[in-house]
Amino acid sequence: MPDLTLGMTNEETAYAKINLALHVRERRPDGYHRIETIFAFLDQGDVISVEPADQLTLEISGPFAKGLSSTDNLVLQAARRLAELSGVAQGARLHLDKRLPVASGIGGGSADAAATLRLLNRFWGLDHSLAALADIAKPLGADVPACVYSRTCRGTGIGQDLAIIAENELQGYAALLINPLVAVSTGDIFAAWDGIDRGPLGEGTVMAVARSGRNDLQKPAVALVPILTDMLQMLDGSEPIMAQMSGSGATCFALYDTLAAAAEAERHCRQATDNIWTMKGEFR
Ligand SMILES: C[C@](O)(CO)[C@H](O)COP(=O)(O)OP(=O)(O)OC[C@H]1O[C@@H](n2ccc(N)nc2=O)[C@H](O)[C@@H]1O
Ligand SMILES: Nc1ncnc2c1ncn2[C@@H]1O[C@H](COP(=O)(O)OP(=O)(O)OP(=O)(O)O)[C@@H](O)[C@H]1O
Repeated sequence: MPDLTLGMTNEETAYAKINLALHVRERRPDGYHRIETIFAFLDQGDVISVEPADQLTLEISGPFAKGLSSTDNLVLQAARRLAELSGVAQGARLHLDKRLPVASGIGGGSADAAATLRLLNRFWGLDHSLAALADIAKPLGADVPACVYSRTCRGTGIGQDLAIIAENELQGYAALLINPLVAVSTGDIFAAWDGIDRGPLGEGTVMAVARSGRNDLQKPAVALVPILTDMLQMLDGSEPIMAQMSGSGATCFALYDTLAAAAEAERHCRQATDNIWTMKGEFR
């Protein structure tokens, strides 16, 4: 795997996360759930940039900046944690271009925190490996270690025990993301899970595991956000390889053989309704 910490720019993409499958196995005594998931990452997302400064600060712009706090933001939480653990005395003037909808099941804040760790590791001249950054990321959220790698991987435990999958498995495939502009709380959706263990992920290629898999959070999310049924029907109508909800929702995804097919499906969805956010891309 190439070392993502090596790079020259003062910018980093917070890649959108997709759970190609998400099996919830058990509620643990601490309230978290044991899951089995396939994480995959689009080549699109939020963008974080940095300039030299004495203090740590954050400005937010972009289509989903509104309503996000710039003081307890996950970007600053990640920056403070990295500075503290690495004995960094300098600051950083951070900027977040918020392009992904907030609380939408595609990582969002988790991807931002992870991208901040990669960016500042470089900017402050630290030499943490990706594995070390993933470890540092653990307390920031269940999804943050996977977002540090931003590579297709299998996640177990609470989603933080990661096995990286061969890089080329999703090469050439594309995805369309569609969100009904309804924010969904991850904790609420896990709490509404029916407690039934429907079994582990399958074995085989990523595509085979994804196609034979499920998202166990889809049912509780549809109960809370009924318009998700329309989103999934719209995607099914575009004859994708598969369509499903990502994470705790409400973003749904569809997979295609080409980016052109994803673009065609996006046009159809946008003709059908204005009240959606969409993003298409290829896999990293
Ligand atoms: C649904 C997924 O996005 C799938 O990748 C993740 O499991 C959630 O990751 P996340 O948003 O980074 O989650 P966190 O911010 O750590 O947790 C938010 C809340 O979700 C619930 N939570 C999260 C992860 C997990 N394995 N079990 C849980 O029950 C907990 O109630 C927790 O308080
Ligand atoms: N940089 C950030 N971007 C988005 N949300 C943030 C950020 N920093 C803090 N938050 C808070 O985190 C909460 C969860 O948002 P986020 O977008 O990470 O959820 P999500 O898309 O459901 O993620 P996941 O797929 O990991 O469950 C939001 O309600 C928001 O208040």
